[in-house]
Amino acid sequence: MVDTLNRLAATIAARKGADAGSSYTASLFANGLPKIAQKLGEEATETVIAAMQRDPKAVTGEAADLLFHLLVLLDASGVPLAEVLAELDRREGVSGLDEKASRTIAPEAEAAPKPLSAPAAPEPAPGIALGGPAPASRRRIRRG
Ligand SMILES: N=c1c2ncn([C@@H]3O[C@H](COP(=O)(O)OP(=O)(O)OP(=O)(O)O)[C@@H](O)[C@H]3O)c2ncn1[C@@H]1O[C@H](COP(=O)(O)O)[C@@H](O)[C@H]1O
Repeated sequence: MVDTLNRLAATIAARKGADAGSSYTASLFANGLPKIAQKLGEEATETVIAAMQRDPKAVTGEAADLLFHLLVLLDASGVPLAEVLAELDRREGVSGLDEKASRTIAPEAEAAPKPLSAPAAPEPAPGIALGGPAPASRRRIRRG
């Protein structure tokens, strides 16, 4: 699997500068990153549809299209496939549920008392709701 993806990534890198009239890969690069991203989204949608239609053969074909277009997007984004594979290796053995739970700050940290020197927050005027984003301590920490 990895060998196949590496070979395909190398083919894509070799074809991207080819004549767009004779290479589908080159035509994708010629149309730019937005079009590549759009095609990847279409292939993802087609894969989902095939799965929902309980059509394994169609899923196979659409998943192959999806992987091909993902590799094109990685190249167009300057991200080597090796980096994605290394990220997967790094995650190996880490439960997705545990990792997700670790993204949120523990409730006890949120409830910690404020330092005495902190200036008191002004009282909101009656009937006026405070807007704006949630405090940083309440926001989820996103990866990379
Ligand atoms: N693996 C692939 C591969 N998978 C899918 N595709 C193409 O991806 C396109 C996706 O098909 P769709 O029906 O979704 O899109 P479409 O209807 O053709 O296009 P739209 O008008 O809908 O945008 C088709 O043209 C497929 O042929 C691929 N094109 C190329 N490769 C590899 O890339 C190599 C180089 O190809 P060229 O760059 O074309 O020489 C090939 O030898 C293959 O190894």
